[in-house]
Parts: sequence; C-alpha cells; structure tokens
Amino acid sequence: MTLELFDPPAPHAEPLADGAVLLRGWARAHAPEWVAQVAAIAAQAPFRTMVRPGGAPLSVQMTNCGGWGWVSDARRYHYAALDPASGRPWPAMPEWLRAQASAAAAAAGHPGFVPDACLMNRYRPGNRLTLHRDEDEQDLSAPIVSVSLGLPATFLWGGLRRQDPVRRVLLQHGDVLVWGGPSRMTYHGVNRLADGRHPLLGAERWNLTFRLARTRYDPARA
Ligand SMILES: O=C(O)CCC(=O)C(=O)O
Ligand SMILES: [Fe+2]
Repeated sequence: MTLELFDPPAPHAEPLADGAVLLRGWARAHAPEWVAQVAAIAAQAPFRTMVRPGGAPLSVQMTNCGGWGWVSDARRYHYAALDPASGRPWPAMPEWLRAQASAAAAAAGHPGFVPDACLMNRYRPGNRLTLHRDEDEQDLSAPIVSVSLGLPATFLWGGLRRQDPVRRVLLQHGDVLVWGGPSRMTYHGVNRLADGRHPLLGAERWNLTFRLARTRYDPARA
C-alpha cells in the first residue's frame, strides 16, 4: 500500500466537449494565494446577495473585480463599472489573477485571453445556481475560465439548448474549467452545495469566473 493512493491525482486535463477542458487540480498548488487574493478583494467589495429581475434573491453571494462587474438587480443583468453597493469602481483585477486566468485559458486551447472582468461567487451549504448561459458579454468568441476553491460541488454541464441532457461533473478544490469556441454558449449550473468542511474555506465554496465583458477577443494577443 502506498500513500499516493490517498493523494489527489496530479493535475491533468480532461476534455469535456469541443472547446471545453477541465484542468483538474490546476489551481491547487497555489490555492492559499488564490484564497488570499479573493479575501483581499472581498474586504473592499464584500460578497452580497443580489436580486434577479422581478426581485427574487439569488441563492449564491457575489462580488467582482476588474474593469467590469456582473450585476443583477430588480430590472436586469448587466456589466457595471461601479459597484452599486459603494458607488466606487470594482477593485482592480490583481495582475497575478489575470495572469493565472490567461495561462489556464491557453492551457485549454484558448490563447490570448486577457479577462477584463471576474465574477466571484460564494456558495454555502444549500446554495445553488440554476441552469443558465453566460450571455451578457460583448464578444462571445472569448472563453470563460472558472476556478473552484473550497468545498466540492456538482457542476451541471448541459448543451446548447436548455432542454438538452445534462452531465454531472464533480468540481473540486483547485479545479479549473474552461469553455469557449463551440462550447461557449453551453447551459450550465451548480447543484445545491452539500454540507462539509474544507481546510482552507470551512463550509464554503468559492468560484471565480474570468470573462471578457467589454473587450474584443484577440487570440493573437500575447
Ligand atoms: O460556480 C460555478 O462553478 C459556476 C459559476 C457560473 O456559472 C457563473 O458564475 O456564471
Ligand atoms: Fe455561468
């Protein structure tokens, strides 16, 4: 019997669909740095419950960093340069985070991705994200880079139509999922978070999605 049997597998890439790759464990080695970066942003722009058009609250708590932040309010979903809670610009995207997201995108076959927005989601046990597409960005040829930290979650990976069959993918601490190209408009969501405790985040899961909200995607960009 060897101890390695109980270690998480070494980081590796699992193709999920055309244009979509799951980089298993990609962010694990630097997870404490990821957590510190998000905590510093959340100290300036706290996680908050947003409401959806119509007024019902979203289940997960959100904040943003970068030039643009994704905002849901009683009227619409949109990208805003100012945090509506403070009236100030969202915290800048730290260069370290931007570089990590660019490197993950490149590793998944989407070079030249330089995100201008990062939506951060905080899940507590029982929180979920219903099936949706990320469709508020201007240039839908740019990928989405999604980083998971803390408690594991069952990610729902559907198809290009809402009624398409859904695959269940377990996303664990340090996993990075990238979807772009023919997969960019895939319906996706997250099942209710199960209770648990994670050594770094306790009873929470943090997810970061790096996006190109208001810039043109140029794959030739260095
Ligand atoms: O939490 C996740 O894994 C997915 C988040 C997501 O789909 C989103 O923020 O649009
Ligand atoms: Fe999404």
